[in-house]
Amino acid sequence: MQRTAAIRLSGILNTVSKRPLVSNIPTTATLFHKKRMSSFSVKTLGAQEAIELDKELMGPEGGYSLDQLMELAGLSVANTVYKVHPLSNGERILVLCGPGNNGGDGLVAARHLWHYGYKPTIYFPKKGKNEIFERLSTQLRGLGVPFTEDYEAALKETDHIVDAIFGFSFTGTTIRAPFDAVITAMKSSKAPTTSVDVPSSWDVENGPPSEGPGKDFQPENLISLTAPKHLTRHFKGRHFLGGRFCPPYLQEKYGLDLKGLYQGVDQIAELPAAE
Ligand SMILES: NC(=O)C1=CN([C@@H]2O[C@H](COP(=O)(O)OP(=O)(O)OC[C@H]3O[C@@H](n4cnc5c(N)ncnc54)[C@H](O)[C@@H]3O)[C@@H](O)[C@H]2O)[C@@H](O)CC1
Ligand SMILES: [K+]
Repeated sequence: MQRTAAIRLSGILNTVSKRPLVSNIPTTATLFHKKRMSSFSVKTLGAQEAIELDKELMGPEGGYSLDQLMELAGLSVANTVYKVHPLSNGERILVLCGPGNNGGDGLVAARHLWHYGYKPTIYFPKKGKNEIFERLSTQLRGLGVPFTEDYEAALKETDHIVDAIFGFSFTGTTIRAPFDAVITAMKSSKAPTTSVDVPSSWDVENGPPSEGPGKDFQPENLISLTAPKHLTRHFKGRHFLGGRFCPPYLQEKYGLDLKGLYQGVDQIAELPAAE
């Protein structure tokens, strides 16, 4: 079976409930945009493609640093939380961070969320090797953001969860400690969850596991970064795309066509559920 399922954006004008994508005045530009959006599709990527695209962005031709990409990814995550969980829904946000760059996105998001008026708490048991994680942690400590070791208590006392445990480099069917227990606890929490790039424990290509801690884990929201991965075909909640930095030559190389998707200064775009 070909693994390039596309997420059709037909009907997106109806599915974006909070804000119309176009103004009510039917100018030529808005009519063009309307036509464009009604036939829009975003290709999904496999695990290897996602890893390669990431490398190319940070390679000699891409020219990005990890700091830059993580900053933009984390900003997209924070903006998604702001959209799905406005401050009036409760200001306590628990950010569960894994040992890789997905965890780094969570740390960046926590800092932006603090500046938006939320009260983030971090659970970050294993720091990544890159010194960026230490710097991001220092920035958070400077804001007085707490780092907890008791994720079970924190899960009971939060209004929203950001799942930044694993991203597109998650492999295998067994989850190593301590994240196996964290995923079990996150799944049973009453607080709604926004997953970063990948619902943690899901296979990047095949989606939710049929057994283990991640069985039946369906977060309420997902923010895919740069491009949705194949797993999004199994995702049932609100789905956003962020990471507004992919240059046209890389979009073309990976079969992505993101032209016209992001509106104005938005860092995220809501996508309809996969067909
Ligand atoms: N191109 C993009 O769009 C960008 C991607 N970023 C983020 O980077 C993520 C990918 O980051 P990484 O490649 O660092 O990896 P991940 O953050 O996906 O996770 C890798 C870590 O998880 C561990 N791990 C993998 N499988 C495991 C298992 N079964 N049990 C326990 N631990 C396991 C690995 O040992 C490694 O420490 C993306 O998903 C995204 O969130 C951003 O930071 C930058 C921009
Ligand atoms: K995640």
